[in-house]
Amino acid sequence: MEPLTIGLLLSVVSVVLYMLVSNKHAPYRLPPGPRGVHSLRVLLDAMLSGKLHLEAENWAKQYGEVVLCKVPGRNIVFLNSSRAIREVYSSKDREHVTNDRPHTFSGWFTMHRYSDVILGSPTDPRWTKLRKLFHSSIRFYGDGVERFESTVQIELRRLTERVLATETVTSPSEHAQSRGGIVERELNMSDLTSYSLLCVLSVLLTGECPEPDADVVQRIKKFDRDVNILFNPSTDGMMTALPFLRHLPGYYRNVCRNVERSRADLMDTLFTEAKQTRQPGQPRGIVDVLLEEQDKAQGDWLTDTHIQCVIMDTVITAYLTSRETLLDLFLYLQHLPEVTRKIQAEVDHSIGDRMPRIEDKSNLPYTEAVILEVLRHSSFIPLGVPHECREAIVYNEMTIPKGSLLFANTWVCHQDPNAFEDPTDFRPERFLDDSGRLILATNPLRQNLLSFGAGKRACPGENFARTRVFLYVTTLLQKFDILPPVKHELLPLQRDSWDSGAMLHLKPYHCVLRNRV
Ligand code: HEM
Repeated sequence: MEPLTIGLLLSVVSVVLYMLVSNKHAPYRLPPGPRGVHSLRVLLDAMLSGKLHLEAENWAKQYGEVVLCKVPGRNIVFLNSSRAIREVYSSKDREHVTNDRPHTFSGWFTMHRYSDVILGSPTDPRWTKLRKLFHSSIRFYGDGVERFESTVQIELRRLTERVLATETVTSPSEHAQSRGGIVERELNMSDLTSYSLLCVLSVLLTGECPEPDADVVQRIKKFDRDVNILFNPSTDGMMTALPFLRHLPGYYRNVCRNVERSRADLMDTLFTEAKQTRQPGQPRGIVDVLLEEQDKAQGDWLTDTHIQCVIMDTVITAYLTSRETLLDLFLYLQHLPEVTRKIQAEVDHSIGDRMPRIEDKSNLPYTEAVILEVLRHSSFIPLGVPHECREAIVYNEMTIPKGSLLFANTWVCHQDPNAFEDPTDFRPERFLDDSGRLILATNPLRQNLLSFGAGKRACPGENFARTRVFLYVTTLLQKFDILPPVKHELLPLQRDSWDSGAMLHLKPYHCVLRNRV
């Protein structure tokens, strides 16, 4: 054979071989989704109104399980089924590239260039250590630890006393009335819950329970409010795209200045004071535990900035999320008195008059199921916390391009009739088996519930959060009926009417707490 023919043949074979091999990585189609200028405008409107989750719901209906929205310089991908979220975030061949966080203005600005756990990146070697430290500091007071239980119990006793004393604290003619010998009072549930959770948070962090007018209470509330504004996807999205806005007079500069100020005030109280007054070897709370770790690390990696960022993470996660879960739950109970009665029946039967304890959880499966159903039905973190895809991945014959922003659309997944029968119904029983026991976390139905995320970045505070909510609900329902307000408006259960910020939240509301007889 002629050398030229041999050369040609070899070239053809090489090309064919290359095509065969490279076919494995052939560029599959992009996920479907809105394209063009119009969709860009819709996306911008949705972000500005803080209702991105509602637009993402429309797109899920239109385009299906995975939706890609193209914006200049960025692909935004919505994962609209539990299967897609699990496969993308936690399957062995994808998890190493899908668990980064995107670089956002709020993380850069608030968390000192992503020096925290929530917004930091696994590519930073210090992040893994920081995450481990966060886990161990939660365990310091965490689930099952007596100290955590007694901290919450002490606060719950105080909370109960505050409720019982309300008639003398507020104007009796306005808020307290006696009907047929049964004492009931109409209370601002949002204030009541906020202060109580702040007390627990403060004890966890510093070992001290503050008075309602203490500096630390006001400072945490202010930090919470300011951060919630900056972390709102619309503000954050705008600042990420146009970071110079922080220097121009106007709304965005004020938002940044407020966050800066409230962060400094918070750190004065929670960090600097703790550092000055601590006794090494005798940790009073999480801040001291972190400072002890800093001593051990001997300047190696754990800086003051890291500790301050972990404190901010704890404030954001341990206060905001639990408050929302409790307020959502108490609102559902006002609408669904039969659910209240069933929880009370369980409490009366298994606990009686003594203080509820963590170990009671296993004997109150219905109450546990109600907490799960509230998380499912409300989906108050509707798009999870965004991830970023470090490399292109293939899912279901679709390519999710490198650098895509990933949103776990639990707002849609939790209403998927293929995952949850009659999803719009509030039905805690779906999480119980035929014998009335709570189905295991490994049960396929529970696997569809993704309120705490999935994979490597899944929430490390799940047990902590659910346990605390359990103790609050059982203690309050042991003593009180929770009824709709008489003098104020009863908020509707319509989830899409809730306000959005860093997460969806209910407007402040009142309800009636009636002493049980
Ligand atoms: C009902 C209450 C809570 C809900 C619904 C919730 C939900 C979530 C979600 C959706 C994520 C993001 C998961 C992902 O990126 O895939 C997350 C992350 C996180 N949560 Fe929670 N959370 C709650 C309570 C808590 C509590 C009480 C703590 C701590 C005491 C906590 C600590 C964290 C941390 C540190 C992360 C970041 C983990 C990482 O990026 O690696 N959370 N949470």
